[in-house]
Amino acid sequence: MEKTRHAKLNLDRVDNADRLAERALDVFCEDASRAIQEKGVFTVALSGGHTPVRFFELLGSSEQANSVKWDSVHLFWVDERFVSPDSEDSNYGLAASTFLDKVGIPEQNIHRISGEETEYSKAVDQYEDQIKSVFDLAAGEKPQFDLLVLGMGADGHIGSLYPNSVVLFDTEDIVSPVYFMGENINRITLTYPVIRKAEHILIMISGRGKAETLRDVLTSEPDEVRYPVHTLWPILEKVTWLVDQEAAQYLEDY
Ligand SMILES: O=C(O)[C@H](O)[C@@H](O)[C@H](O)[C@H](O)COP(=O)(O)O
Repeated sequence: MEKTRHAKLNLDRVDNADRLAERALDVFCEDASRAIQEKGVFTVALSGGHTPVRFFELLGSSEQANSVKWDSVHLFWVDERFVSPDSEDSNYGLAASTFLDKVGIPEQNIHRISGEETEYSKAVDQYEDQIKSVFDLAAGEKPQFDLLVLGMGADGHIGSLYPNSVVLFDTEDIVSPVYFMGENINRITLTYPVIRKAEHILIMISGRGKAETLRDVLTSEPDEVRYPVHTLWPILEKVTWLVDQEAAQYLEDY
C-alpha cells in the first residue's frame, strides 16, 4: 500500500464497534469536561447514521456520561434530513430515542434542525439564527464548535457534504440545504468552513464496508469533490480518526 503523506494523522484504531463507542464516549466526556472547566460551556454537533448508535446509547446509560454537566452542554447537529423529527430517518430522532431524555440537558440547549419545514430556506435561516445566538456571532462570523462528531459514508461524504455537489463550494454560509435529484431525501448541513473551524473533530468509521474507501481516502491526492472528507486535510492535526479493525483492515502501515 502506498504510504500516506499525512504525518499529522491521529489514528485511534480499536478492536471492534463496541470499543469504538466506548472511545467516542471518552472523547465526548473529556472534551466536555475541558470546555466546561475553561469557559463554562460545551458546544457539540452530532451526525446521524448507524455508526454512532451505540455511542449515543452509552450517552444515555453510562455512569461516565452521567458525570457530564449537561446543563452546560449546547447540542447541535452537523446535518439533518428533511423529514419530521419522529421519522426513523431523522438525526434528531435518533438522539431522542437513544439519550436525550435520559440526560439532564435543558430543553433550550437542544438546537435541532427543523427537518419538517417544507420551505427549506426557513429551516436554514432558523438553524443559522440558533447558532448565531448561542455563539453570539457578529455578521459574517463562523461559529467554532468545541467538538464535531462525524461519520464517513462509503462514498467519502461527511455531514451532508456529498461528492460532486454544489454545497462543497459554499464558503459564505454557516448552514446550507443539499438537494438531490431522484430518490434521496434532501438534507441540510453545516458548511465546510464551519467544519474546518471546529476546535476538535472526531470521525467514527466502522465496518468492512468502509475499508476500501478509507484506504483510498488516506492514500490518494486530496480532492474534496471526489472525497468530501478531504475537506479535513488542511486541519488534520485537529481530527481524531476513530476506526475499528474491520474498517482499518487495509491500513497495514498504521
Ligand atoms: O446523517 C447522516 O447520515 C450523516 O450525518 C452522514 O454523514 C453519516 O455520518 C455517514 O453517512 C455515515 O453513516 P453510517 O454511520 O450509517 O455509515
